[in-house]
Amino acid sequence: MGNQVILIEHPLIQHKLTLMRKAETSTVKFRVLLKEIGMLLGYEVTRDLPLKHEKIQTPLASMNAPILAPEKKLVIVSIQRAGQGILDGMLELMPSARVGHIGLYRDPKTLIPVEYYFKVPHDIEKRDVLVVDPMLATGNSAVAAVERVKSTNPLSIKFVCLLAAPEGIEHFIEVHPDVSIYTAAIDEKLDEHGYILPGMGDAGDRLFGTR
Ligand SMILES: O=P(O)(O)OC[C@H]1O[C@H](OP(=O)(O)OP(=O)(O)O)[C@H](O)[C@@H]1O
Ligand SMILES: O=c1cc[nH]c(=O)[nH]1
Ligand SMILES: [Mg+2]
Repeated sequence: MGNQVILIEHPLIQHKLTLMRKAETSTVKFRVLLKEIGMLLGYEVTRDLPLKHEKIQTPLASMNAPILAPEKKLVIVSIQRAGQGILDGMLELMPSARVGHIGLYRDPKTLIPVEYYFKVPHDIEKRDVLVVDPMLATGNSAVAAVERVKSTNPLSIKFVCLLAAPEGIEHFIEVHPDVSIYTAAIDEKLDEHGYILPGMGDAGDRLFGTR
């Protein structure tokens, strides 16, 4: 299956992303913006959900009306911690989506992700999955998270982020050519510590006010 990188250039997302990048943006604003963008990304990445028709009765007449076809709701898998921000927005839009969590942090020296938590719905095999994390830097975290989710055999997987570095995209595509990447921006490069440039800094720290 060919890989796809889908750039989401919606003006509302681009505007909010710029506000998030600014160094002076507070934790409170950063959190609100990430949730709003999460909602907008959720709207964009679900464009291809199949519909079926159901006979309904309006106050005036009956009609065949469209409803979502999948019997099983989507699963949104958040890469903790920063993925929580996108998850919150997506859940606002799709309140009955199921949720999985994968806890990962990058070792600051090696940039290798360390897993500390993994929990997904028991019937994930019958569901489509969105793996969400605002940052795709070296790609190590996204690659490991998708590998872990793949081991549970879901119907399909999409990876959704906010900012991607070219290096991370290349790495991800190499390991997971069957998983599409949805991102709102592709930045210039990584710095010597594996941070995205110009980027937005450490998304988890900015979201939760840690350092
Ligand atoms: O592509 P990579 O080089 O793997 O970097 C991206 C990862 O780094 C950040 O998490 P971090 O390790 O800072 O954990 P946190 O969310 O708990 O802060 C981010 O949210 C991604 O998960
Ligand atoms: O720029 C980066 C890279 C990895 N993780 C972040 O939060 N920011
Ligand atoms: Mg972090």
